[in-house]
Amino acid sequence: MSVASKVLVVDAGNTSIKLTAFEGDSVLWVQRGDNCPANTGFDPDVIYFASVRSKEQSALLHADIQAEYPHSGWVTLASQAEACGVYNAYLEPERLGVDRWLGAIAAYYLAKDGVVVIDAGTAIKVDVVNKEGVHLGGYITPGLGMMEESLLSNTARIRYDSNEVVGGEGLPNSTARAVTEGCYEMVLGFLERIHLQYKDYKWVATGGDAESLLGRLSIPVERQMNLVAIGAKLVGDEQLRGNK
Ligand SMILES: Nc1ncnc2c1ncn2[C@@H]1O[C@H](COP(=O)(O)OP(=O)(O)O)[C@@H](O)[C@H]1O
Ligand SMILES: CC(C)(COP(=O)(O)O)[C@@H](O)C(=O)NCCC(=O)O
Ligand SMILES: [K+]
Repeated sequence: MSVASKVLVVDAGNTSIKLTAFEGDSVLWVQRGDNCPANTGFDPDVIYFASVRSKEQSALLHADIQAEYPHSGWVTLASQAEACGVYNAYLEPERLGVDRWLGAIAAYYLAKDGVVVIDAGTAIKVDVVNKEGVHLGGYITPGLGMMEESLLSNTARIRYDSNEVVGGEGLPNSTARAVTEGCYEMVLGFLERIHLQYKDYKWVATGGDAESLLGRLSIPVERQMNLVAIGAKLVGDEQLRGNK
């Protein structure tokens, strides 16, 4: 049951900002961009704000958004030791990325079982929550774009045009394929190793690169592109109800 009927969730990742408008528990729309979009025509009762950016950048974003929605309440979400029946694995719970925290909470809420969460964004995160709601921990690796960028910016001869990045059969036989498919293989191998340990868990994926990754993965994974926003809604509502 929602405590506020109209909620705007702002999820600021290191690459993009996702805005998700809720009416009750239903998602009305999602907008993704690199700053706070104006004139959405939505007048939220409250804004739930989750940012993994620096304190300074988050404060600037907070000011921009509050100026856009001057009459809306505000709740800044942060990782905690426990929320919505999920228990944080970190000894310093506030150091777990809030996107990871909210994704884990939403995944457990949806799965009602042990669940592995893949979030493929600027970085790729994998988090595991057991069927009792205990967050067991997880991994962080560079995202696909970051891997490719690190090769381009740290070598003299890894250079190719985007039109050279084409699908192909067999082992890569061009620089473009060697790099792009090499980065994919690293992530896919990483995920398949985790699956060997957690094959009886449900698997869910989110993040801007999830779609392109999962097409290549032999593991059955549910896509939930609104996972972090759903987690923000659950935690924000719990905080407004005064349970936290
Ligand atoms: N419209 C888009 N804008 C930006 N990145 C996008 C978009 N669609 C897909 N992507 C991919 O998603 C990645 C960013 O995913 P996202 O989950 O938004 O990252 P973060 O949460 O770290 O900001 C980018 O590296 C890019 O490859
Ligand atoms: C790993 C992250 C940078 C991922 O952020 P994103 O890819 O969404 O931009 C973020 O979860 C973060 O800042 N984590 C803090 C360190 C940790 O989770 O241990
Ligand atoms: K993110």
